[in-house]
Amino acid sequence: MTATILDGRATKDAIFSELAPRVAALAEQGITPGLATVLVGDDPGSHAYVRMKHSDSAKVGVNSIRRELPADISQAKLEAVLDELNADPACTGYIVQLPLPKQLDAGAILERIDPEKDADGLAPVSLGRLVLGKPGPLPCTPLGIVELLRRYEVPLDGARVAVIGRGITVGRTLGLLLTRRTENATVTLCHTGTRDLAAEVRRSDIVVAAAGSPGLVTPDMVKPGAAVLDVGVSRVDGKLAGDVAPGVEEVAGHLAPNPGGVGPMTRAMLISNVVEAAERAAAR
Ligand SMILES: NC(=O)C1=CN([C@@H]2O[C@H](COP(=O)(O)OP(=O)(O)OC[C@H]3O[C@@H](n4cnc5c(N)ncnc54)[C@H](OP(=O)(O)O)[C@@H]3O)[C@@H](O)[C@H]2O)C=CC1
Ligand SMILES: Nc1nc(=O)c2c([nH]1)NC[C@@H]1CN(c3ccc(C(=O)N[C@@H](CCC(=O)O)C(=O)O)cc3)C=[N+]21
Ligand SMILES: [Mg+2]
Repeated sequence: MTATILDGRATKDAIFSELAPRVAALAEQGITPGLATVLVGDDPGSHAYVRMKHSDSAKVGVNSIRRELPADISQAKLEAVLDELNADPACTGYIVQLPLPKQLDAGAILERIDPEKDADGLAPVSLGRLVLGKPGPLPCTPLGIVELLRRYEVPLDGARVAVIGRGITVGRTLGLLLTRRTENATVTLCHTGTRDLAAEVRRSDIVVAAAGSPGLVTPDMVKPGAAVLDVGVSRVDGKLAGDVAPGVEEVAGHLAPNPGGVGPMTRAMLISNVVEAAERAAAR
């Protein structure tokens, strides 16, 4: 068997074509959505992600606002930048690129984001709404994963899903999304305390690898025909490495490769969140 590729790049392009007319409709009301990115420090990877997000914005007619700040910025100065964005009507949504330098309290920063402008869906109010099942922005990577599975008609209702990783940006929030009544999957969240990861993966119809441990999921662990999504990002000898080992494509029924799978979907959902926030603001 050779897996059907869950093509995140093509799906992102399709989503952008659907977003463009919505942006045009907002323009007729005199509204242009604006995505701001707050980038602290000079990590080359983070700079690359932020560049991609602005090039995505341009493709759908969303304005770009950039804040690039020194690695040694104080908590108070960074909070002042967020207060400015919270007050700026040109900024309809923004993200604070993670991770932040160690001297900063990332939790307090995320709490400072106006929930109406939380493009990442990672602010505490947004996470609370997700837990409670109330409307609000949803975390981009989990949303991208669900959207990718939906568009390729991989069944979720009743599916057994192994999510590897309990981080907030991916694993834990994905578990919350997949167990909503609308998705109806049965999820096992795996982590470093999981006794037999191979056994959890082997009985799963869908495997989402979001650990950041290169090559963690090997072909022998995968149930033939399962859908496998490679989310983790690591560098090995300067090269990007995912959590899924080579050879899994021979066993899996569907594979979201890394790169080219969930990464582009994350960016598509970010732009979608910004457009939705602008639509909500327009309706107020
Ligand atoms: N492609 C994309 O769009 C995106 C990719 N990412 C990537 O996804 C990965 C997860 O991100 P995030 O949630 O923020 O990461 P965190 O570092 O917050 O979480 C990683 C999780 O993986 C678990 N883990 C690590 N190694 C193993 C292992 N060998 N076996 C089982 N569990 C393991 C950890 O367990 P424990 O809790 O026990 O330590 C932890 O729960 C990262 O590599 C990140 O770079 C993130 C966002 C977007
Ligand atoms: N506040 C915040 N929100 C995030 O969403 C966030 C973050 N911080 N910090 C870092 C992680 C990582 N992340 C990725 C986004 C896009 C790709 C992506 O588009 N990758 C492409 C290209 C990768 C390449 O070629 O380098 C791909 O997978 O095909 C990957 C990873 C978002 N993150
Ligand atoms: Mg993550």
